[in-house]
Amino acid sequence: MGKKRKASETEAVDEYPAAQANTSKDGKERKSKKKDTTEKSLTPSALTNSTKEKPEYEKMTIEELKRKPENEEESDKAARKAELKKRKREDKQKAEVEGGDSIAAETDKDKKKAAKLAKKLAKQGQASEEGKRQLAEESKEEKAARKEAKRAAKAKAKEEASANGEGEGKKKKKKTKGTVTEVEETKDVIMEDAVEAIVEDKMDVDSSNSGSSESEVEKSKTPKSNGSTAPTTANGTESPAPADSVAINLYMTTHSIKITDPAKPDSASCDLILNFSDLPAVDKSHLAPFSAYKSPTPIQAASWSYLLAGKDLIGVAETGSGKTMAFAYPAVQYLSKMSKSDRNPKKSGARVVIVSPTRELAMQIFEQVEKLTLAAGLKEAATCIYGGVPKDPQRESLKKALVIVATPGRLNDFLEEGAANISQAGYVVLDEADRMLDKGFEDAIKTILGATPATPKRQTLMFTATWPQSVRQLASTFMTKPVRIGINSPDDGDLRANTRITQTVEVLADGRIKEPRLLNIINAHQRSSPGAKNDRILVFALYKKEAARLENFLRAKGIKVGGIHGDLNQATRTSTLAEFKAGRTPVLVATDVAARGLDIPNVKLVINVTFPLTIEDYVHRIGRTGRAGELGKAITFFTDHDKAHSGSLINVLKAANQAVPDDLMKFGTTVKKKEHASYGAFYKDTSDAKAATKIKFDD
Ligand SMILES: Nc1ncnc2c1ncn2[C@@H]1O[C@H](COP(=O)(O)OP(=O)(O)OP(=O)(O)O)[C@@H](O)[C@H]1O
Repeated sequence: MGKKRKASETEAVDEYPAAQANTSKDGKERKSKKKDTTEKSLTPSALTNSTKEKPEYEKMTIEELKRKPENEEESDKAARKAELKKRKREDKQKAEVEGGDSIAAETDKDKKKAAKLAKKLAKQGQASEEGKRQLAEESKEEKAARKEAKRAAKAKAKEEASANGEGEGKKKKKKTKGTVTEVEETKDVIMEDAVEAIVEDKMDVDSSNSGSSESEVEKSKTPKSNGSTAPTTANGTESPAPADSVAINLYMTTHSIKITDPAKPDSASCDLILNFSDLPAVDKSHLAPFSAYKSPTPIQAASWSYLLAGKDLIGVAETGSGKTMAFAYPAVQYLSKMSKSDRNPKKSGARVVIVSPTRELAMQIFEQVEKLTLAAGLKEAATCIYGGVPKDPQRESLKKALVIVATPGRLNDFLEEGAANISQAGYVVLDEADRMLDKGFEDAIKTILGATPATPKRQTLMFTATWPQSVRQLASTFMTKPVRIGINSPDDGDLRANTRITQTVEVLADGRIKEPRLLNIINAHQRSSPGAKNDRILVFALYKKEAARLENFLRAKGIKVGGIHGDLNQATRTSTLAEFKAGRTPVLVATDVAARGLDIPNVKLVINVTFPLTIEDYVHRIGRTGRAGELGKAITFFTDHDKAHSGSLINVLKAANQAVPDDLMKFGTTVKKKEHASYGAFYKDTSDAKAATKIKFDD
């Protein structure tokens, strides 16, 4: 069947629910936290001496306040305790706002946990081959040198600490084989022990194969400061070292990260930012939007250094893994580093452009970007441009915009009429990049990129959860030597669904039983536990009319349901999505307009009533559940009409360790990898389809 997907048809608008918990950390609150917390020390004698002179509690350190002086009067004790309490409360608030201390503390715990896990995985032979290879490249000789350096540094640190009366835990540096080996505090020794155990395990297994060449060893162990792409902060100071190579190797092992940097093709070293506190920021207050999170997600950890260093990048990571912040944070730092005169939209236009395939997704990205721009003190710096709503307010907002988040159609309209100026936009992102490079959008994207500075003056980023071969060639024409980062993503174009989603495929002999079966599943879920009645359930249909029919059917059966598809006006779509997000309408029937990118909290179940046009869309649809580390469930009806997808679906199920029903196997395992500009490498082969009825794809 010939099905055409139009760029304009995939656009939709709706309101995205506001703000996560951290939005309460407004500028005002941050200001108060930014007060100088430097504590001047009082000598211990000042605490115990005079009972006549009142101690200056506000000048004391927390430690000094904790110490009870001899002969302390009751009134002094109360004042001291009150000051101590106040100070602790302030510190706690500060940590919450700046995401510093609490995140660092969590990170230490995490590191220990990760070390244990890595050791266990390595023993079970489950650690990724890439990580194990890198770890195994550490030669015995180097290991001995490192141990020696560690011992020497420890001894020196101890010596100095006893000489200075200081506690342990400062970083010491010692030259080893012409490189600088960083010796971290006790917590990192635990990490190193775990990594050594992995290396030893590997060497035991692989002893005949342990002779990596000297140069390979040097490369794999080169500390990040050596030839590193680590960014510097705007004020020119060197950024904090993201993490040492041991911690990086360990992280790569446990998170299955593959980084290909054409600038350093033979290098095994890379820069990861494992803690928010290590993230270069023009000002630490810019990190406030991260205060709700414990640590960067793998795609954030892996991509930030490269993006902050100005590299082009292709980031492929599973649905719901935090890709938005991965590209949005460096975008805002890029702006923050500019001089005020360069950051003048009236003079230079917008400096950052982020393009998304749907209106809802554009609005969602805008909300994340706005949190960052506000934290960076850039008021009204971002705007969201999408179709289906009046142009005037958008045209007005473009005059002040440094960041444009847009759907391609409306942005092109504004480019044509001269209302948008992106001629100096040096940071351009294609979110859902494979979709953006699909035929429906290809021309619009070419026009948009053509209006920005030519590469390499432009930094171009592409992010997605699916990266079919069919779009890679086209992508490369827009980029300069992009770094490729794949998280848990094979290089061969095979797809990986989010492994936290339990996928079930129900092969139905007759499509007519879809509706009663759908009702049955929804009822069963809503009755499964007292709270389940309010769980969000997202039902996908392929066509607008089908979505409307399903919505009416469910409503007639007493289900609180809403619908989103192209036949509905913007106002209805907006309110329907808002009701769904708020949980007032727990079931939403949607076409593929809601398949990509939408981040709706608490979607517990996705039901695919009709299989999508491509296997990539399947991965994105089910990716509306199981987000940000949560678990999710997806149920897919599969009928004879969908048999062309059986092979690719079986592969996706197997790759995520999901059960493959025998009935599905009967349809065959062949995957027809056809190159097709509109539908990717998995385009449905129509040559053996029955009658060629022209069907217009609506959303
Ligand atoms: N470091 C982090 N820790 C925890 N949660 C995070 C972190 N970064 C982002 N998130 C949250 O994870 C959720 C998913 O993020 P996001 O929408 O960016 O995912 P995505 O990878 O773009 O997904 P998709 O491929 O479906 O578009 C959001 O709710 C976001 O707030």
